[in-house]
Amino acid sequence: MFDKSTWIKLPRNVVVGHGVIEELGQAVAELHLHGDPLVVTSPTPNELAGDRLRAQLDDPTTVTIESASFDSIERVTEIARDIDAGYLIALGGGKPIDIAKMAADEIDRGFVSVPTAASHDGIVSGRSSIPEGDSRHSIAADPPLAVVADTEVIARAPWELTTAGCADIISNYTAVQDWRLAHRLKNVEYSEYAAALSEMTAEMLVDNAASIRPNLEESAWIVVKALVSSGVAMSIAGSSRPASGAEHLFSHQLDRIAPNKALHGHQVGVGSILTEYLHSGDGGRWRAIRQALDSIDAPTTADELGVSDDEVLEALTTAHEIRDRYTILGNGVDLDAAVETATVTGVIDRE
Ligand SMILES: NC(=O)C1=CN([C@@H]2O[C@H](COP(=O)(O)OP(=O)(O)OC[C@H]3O[C@@H](n4cnc5c(N)ncnc54)[C@H](O)[C@@H]3O)[C@@H](O)[C@H]2O)C=CC1
Ligand SMILES: O=C(CO)COP(=O)(O)O
Ligand SMILES: [Zn+2]
Repeated sequence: MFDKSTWIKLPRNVVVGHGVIEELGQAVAELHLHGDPLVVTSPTPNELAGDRLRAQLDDPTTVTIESASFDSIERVTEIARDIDAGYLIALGGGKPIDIAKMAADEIDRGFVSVPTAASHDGIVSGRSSIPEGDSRHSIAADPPLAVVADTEVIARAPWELTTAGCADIISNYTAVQDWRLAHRLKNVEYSEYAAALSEMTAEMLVDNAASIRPNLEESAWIVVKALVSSGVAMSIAGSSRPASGAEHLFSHQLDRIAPNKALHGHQVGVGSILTEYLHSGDGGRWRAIRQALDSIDAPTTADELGVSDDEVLEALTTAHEIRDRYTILGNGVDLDAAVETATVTGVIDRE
């Protein structure tokens, strides 16, 4: 008997382009939501685009968060309940978007994502990453009902946020390899559609790398489109597998060992160089990944990440402990193998 079934949750309206923040009202109206919105933002995005966003709505309540934390989720949830919000609108980078995503989930409402930076694929996906103490919780929620990404606003964000978003996409190469490995070895559920979309997204970004330069609005366009595509791959898979493998475990572990030193996307990019080498050895495409990262100004070494060689080695040898997700790290990489991997790829310099 055929007994498979699947639920694919996707944003309904995705609006990307120059000045499209002015189309937010229309994008929301088409969703036929009930009740008033609560706008969740952080200080700089609020200053940059808050008034333009609010001008299209009927004087909505705004809450400004300073940090991504469970306290912020609780605060936003309480305010949303107090005003009986019909839906939430997140305006900003990854922090307000993650908080709105979690709070919306908590009160069983939808949310709309209005990213002002393209720093990682969480701006369009159904996943949140909330720091707590020296660790970080990766939590599944629903993706946004709509995404309104104004490339004029995003192009003005600090350049390193855009290069981090690019590196998060480039890391899809190794994430998919880990997923296939886990499927073959551990019978992990796998979607060829999601894997192909995720790989193609990385491929297209790398093919367009020459157009990804500071102060070019086209860069924001290319990166946002890739982040949307990566978010769709995760929605099809029903997990972050197409976009998160061993390179993400390495980054999550680095967050514990060396907190707040580098951006998520930059860490997963370096992780991808290392795990590609573990997958395929010297003949593999680790040089192509390093070259792609380098060409868009993303870090390729421990030094450029601002972490020490020892911190890289500790993260690489302990990353498998983080989460029950089978990858090329297996049940752990030996220190000698980690030193060899990080030295050959030039991530650390042991001369
Ligand atoms: N949901 C997920 O899958 C993931 C979530 N995360 C989470 O995302 C957060 C990090 O994301 P970020 O976007 O770096 O954080 P963020 O929201 O703090 O933004 C970074 C900085 O850029 C500024 N900014 C944003 N847009 C700007 C613009 N247009 N012009 C000038 N400045 C602008 C913000 O004010 C802030 O200072 C962390 O909390 C992390 O845990 C990280 C990876 C994946
Ligand atoms: O960052 C992500 C994908 O790029 C989300 O992955 P996690 O499931 O590892 O948090
Ligand atoms: Zn990521």
